[in-house]
Amino acid sequence: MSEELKRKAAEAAMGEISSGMRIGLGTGSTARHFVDLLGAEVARGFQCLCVPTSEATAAQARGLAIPLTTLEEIDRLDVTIDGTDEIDGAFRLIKGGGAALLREKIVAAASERMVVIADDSKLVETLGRFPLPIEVNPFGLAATARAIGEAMARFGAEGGHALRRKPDGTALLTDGGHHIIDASFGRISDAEALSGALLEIPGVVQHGLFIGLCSEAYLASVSGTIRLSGHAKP
Ligand SMILES: O=C(CO)[C@H](O)[C@H](O)COP(=O)(O)O
Repeated sequence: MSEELKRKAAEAAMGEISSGMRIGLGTGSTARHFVDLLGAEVARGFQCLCVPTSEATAAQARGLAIPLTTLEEIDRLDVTIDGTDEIDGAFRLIKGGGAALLREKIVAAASERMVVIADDSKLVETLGRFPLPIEVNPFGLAATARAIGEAMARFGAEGGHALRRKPDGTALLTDGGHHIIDASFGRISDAEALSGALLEIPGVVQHGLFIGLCSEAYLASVSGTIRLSGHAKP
């Protein structure tokens, strides 16, 4: 059922794109449906130039003959379509469950609009039930982890933090060669302040709070897909 809902959200978001657009391609199981649908359109002659947010999405897009470029070759995109781990009523997101948050944020920030696609279980009243992914440089990992723990205590985190590992037990490496620390807050009462505090820690490369980036969302449920719109990009 869940895959069906992800597909429905991706189908609805196809209405956001038109031929000739430059499109950011998200990462994850929901974004994967969108890339599949886009590939089918490209096979029918749809013109686009896309920037993928991960090596996994790049490989999928290449397999579907979707034309790819980079942010070295073009500096702006018309729209990015991506999944999310959580979205709140102010269009703030937690992303990075698929470890692609850094490229996802760079691509979203280079886009005129970021459109989220998800099943409606991702809509939350308060962010934080999903552990916040924090991308960190491997150098000085223990010191960075300690500083993250201290910031979590200041922000009233209900849980701890853990280095994300692969199934074989080794530390996961992102496409950028960094690690991910998953921080269990329970609830994040001041996402803006937390964002600033985390970015002040030298070993933190980026975190999965997306604030002021998402402008629309398609949320699919058994009773249909709704389009939420509201946040105007600053
Ligand atoms: O942020 C992400 C990857 O870094 C994904 O968009 C997020 O984890 C949602 O994934 P899924 O669509 O598989 O639930």
